[in-house]
This record gives sequence, structure tokens and C-alpha cells, in this order.
Amino acid sequence: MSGTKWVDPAPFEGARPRFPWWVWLPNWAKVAAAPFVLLWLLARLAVRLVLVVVRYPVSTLLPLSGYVFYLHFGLSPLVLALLALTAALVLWCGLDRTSFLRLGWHRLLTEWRRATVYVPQWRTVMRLADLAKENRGKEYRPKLRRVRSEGWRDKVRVRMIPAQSPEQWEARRDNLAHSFNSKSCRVRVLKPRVLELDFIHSDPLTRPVAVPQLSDSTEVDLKKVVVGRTETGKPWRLRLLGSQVLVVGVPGAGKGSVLWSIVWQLAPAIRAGLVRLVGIDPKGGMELGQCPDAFDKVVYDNGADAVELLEEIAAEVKERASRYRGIRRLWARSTGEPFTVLVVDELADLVAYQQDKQLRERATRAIQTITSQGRAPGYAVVGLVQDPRKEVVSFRHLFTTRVALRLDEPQQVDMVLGDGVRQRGAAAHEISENTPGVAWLKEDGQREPERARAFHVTDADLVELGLFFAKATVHDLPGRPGGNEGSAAA
Ligand SMILES: Nc1ncnc2c1ncn2[C@@H]1O[C@H](COP(=O)(O)OP(=O)(O)OP(=O)(O)O)[C@@H](O)[C@H]1O
Repeated sequence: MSGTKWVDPAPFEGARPRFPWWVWLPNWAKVAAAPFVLLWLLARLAVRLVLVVVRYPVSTLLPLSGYVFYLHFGLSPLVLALLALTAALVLWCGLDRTSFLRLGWHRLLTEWRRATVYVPQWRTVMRLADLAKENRGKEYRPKLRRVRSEGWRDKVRVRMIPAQSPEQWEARRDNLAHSFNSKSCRVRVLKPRVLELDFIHSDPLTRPVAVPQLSDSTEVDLKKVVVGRTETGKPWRLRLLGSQVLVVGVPGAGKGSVLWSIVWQLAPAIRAGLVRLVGIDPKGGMELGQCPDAFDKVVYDNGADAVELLEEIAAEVKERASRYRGIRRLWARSTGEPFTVLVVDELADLVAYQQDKQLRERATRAIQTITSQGRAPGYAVVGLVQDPRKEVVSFRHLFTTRVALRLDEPQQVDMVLGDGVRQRGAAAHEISENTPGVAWLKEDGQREPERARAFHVTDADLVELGLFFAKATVHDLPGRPGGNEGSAAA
């Protein structure tokens, strides 16, 4: 007691023991319930056993069937059967490696990693990473669900605990990666409360992706132009119709390969007049000058000519938009007008580095008009940028598809792909110098970024592309004595 105030000398800090409710039941009730409880426990055990077999089919069924085989036929037939099985697996791998990996090897790897990495360490890692919580004596721990190993990554499904958000997991990506012995970890939201963690073990995009054969078919889907391969092995489909594309990367990151992969896939449609390419290359034609025949119009500087071309396109956009108003909402092939792709090789040269303030402002206005209004009348801008500075990024939101090739700093990734995308795993600043053409992609409306590699368009491919566009030349053959004069297309 100090004065009139009571001070508790030793406040009680121990947790009150909590007994389960059934402890208070009368004995006769416990005896009556015992058979039901036993039955329930047996049913749970059976369910657990089934789950183990479903989760680990190879490592449970294979030894079990081996044992049954041994009991029926003895040791020597078992050894022979195992040798035959091994030979069959080697043959399978040799004949069809893809299906062997998918259905055989990756299943085994899944079971191995689940049993040796994720299950034994899950509880400890969740507690130490502060992802498990205790409330009134009860522990809430995220549930480890399905594990799938694909060799280069393990996909681990997780059910979050109540009141948890994906951002809490994104903030602990590095902790999780190190804890589960992987190079990095990415977080994807599958549905409310369910996440999928990708634990990355190696890079499946280390090898360049060769361009496909130049096709003659003009049937190109402008919503899904295939310009490379994603890390899951699927085609990288770039949306041009209804989208504006911004490609950013440091020098040597492979911007050229994204650009030429687009041109490569559009080539038949360009030749047939269904798609029109217009280009501006402020670097004096170093990039677009490699295949000028692909372009309907091309300007090789960032001066008045380039600005006039931009304004011409902006005027076309407005004119087409006014004609389409009330008739159609989106350009279609049936309009009979070509879909126009405006390629600007170094966008910053026009809107940021141009010394003449008036030209700079005119260029900015025209590009903003084309990107903001060009979607419906069939105009797409493919803007390539080395340095995502403020001036370019100020209208970044007008580019609905953003491609981040190798960048220098994490802040640049945020500038290009938007806030929060890097936290989901889009580490464009960590792309290796040895893998030009690898990029992180983000489309508006799609939460998860994707990683992909553009086709490697070599100098020889560009020569082939040039020949594809070269106009058919008519040569007069010398007249044969007594024969008709002829001509041939070369
Ligand atoms: N997709 C790719 N696959 C393999 N190699 C590539 C790929 N893209 C580019 N490269 C190689 O990387 C190097 C640089 O590529 P590229 O010139 O396209 O980069 P860039 O970003 O356009 O550079 P800059 O800004 O200087 O023009 C080239 O030697 C090229 O062969």
C-alpha cells in the first residue's frame, strides 16, 4: 500500500489451465460415447492413410507392391522385375523425355521434397517467420497443402490463417526461400485464403529461344502475338490489339529481340497489307534500319520529321475514331483498314532528351493521343526505353502491357511494372546479364507478373526477314530467237 493506492506486489501472470469440455461429462456418458469415439478415431486414421497414399503414391505403392511381389514369387523374380522396370524407365526417358519428366521424375521429386523439406520444416519455419499466431492458447498455423515439383520450381499451396494477407507472405519471400533451400520465392494468390508459393531452384530460360519458321499464313491473332516463351514453357503471347506496349531495359537487355520478334510474327500480315508498321528510330537507324522494308514509313531521328510523323498518326487516330464512333467499339479485320503498329525505338529521345522544348511538347502530346485513343481504331504503340525516367513514366499508365527486361535498380522495376509487382517476385533488376531477352511482363488487370524470354532474332534472321519483304522484281529475259519474249518474277 502506498498512500491510499493499492499496488499488487506480484500480479498473477500464469495462464489458467484449460480443460477440454468432455472432462466434465459424467462417467456413464463417457462409457456410452467410447465406442463411437473409437470408430471416429479409426475413420480418421483410415482417411490419413488414404491421404498418405494419395500424396506419396510412388513411395508408398512401389515398395508395397514390391513386398507383395516378393511374398508371392520370391527374391530372384523381384530383382528381375526391378531390373526390367529400370530398363523400361530408361527407355521411356530416351523415347519421350517430356512425358517421362512430367509423369515420372517430377512425381518422384515432388514426394521427395515434400517428405524431406516441406513437411519436416513447415511448423518451425511458420513460427519463426511470424506467419503462425497464437491466440488464447490456440495456435493458428498456415496449412501446407499440395506440393508439386517441376524440377526448376516447387509449387507449394498454402491456406492462410484468418486475418492474414498475401502481403505478409510477400514481405517474407527471402526468409522462406532461404528456409526451404531455394534461390528465390514468389507468391501467387489462387483464391481467397489460398496462396501458391513458387520456390525457384534454377532458371529454365537460360537457353536462347530460336525464332520459328517464317510463315506464309496471314492469320495472325493480334491479341496473342507469340514473341517468345514463358518460363513455364508456354508461348509468350503479347497483346497488340487493344493494348499499348512499353518495353524497358538497360542497353544490351534485349529490347531489339522483343521488337524483331513482334515484326517476325507480323511479317506475313504486313506483306499482305493487313498490318502497317510505322517506325521512329532516333538512334539514326541503328535498330530499325536493320530491316527498313518492314516499315511503311520510318524516320531515323528525333527532330521535326519524327514529330510530324507522330502528329500524322495522331490525326489518323482521331479521324478513324470519329468514323468508328457509334458503329464499332474495336478495330476488326473486316473494316478493310490495316492495323497500325507504331514502333518508337528510344521513346525518351523524343519526350525527354529532345532539346527543343516545343518539339518535345508536341511529341509528348501526339504520343499521349495515340496511346490513349488508339486502342479502339486499331493503333498500337510499341515504345522501347532504356531509362525509365520520370518523363516517360509520367504516361506509363497509358501503356497497358509493360515489359521489364534487365534493369539496374529495384526502384526502376517499380517505375515500369507499378507498385507492389516487384514484391510479388518480378525482380527485373536481378535478371542476369547472360540472359538477354528475359523479361518480366505485366498486363493491366492481371495480378501476377510473368517471366519470359523473347525469341533470339539473329543477324541472319534479319537478313531472312529483309528478303521476305523485298519486293518481287521483274526481270526481262533476253528474247530467244524464234521464241516469245518472257518475263520471270525473282
Ligand atoms: N532473346 C535473346 N536471346 C538471346 N540473345 C539475345 C536476345 N536478345 C538479345 N540478345 C543478344 O544480346 C545482345 C544485345 O541485344 P540487343 O541489341 O537487342 O539489346 P538492346 O536492349 O536493344 O540494346 P540497345 O539498347 O543498346 O540497343 C545481342 O548480342 C543479342 O544477340
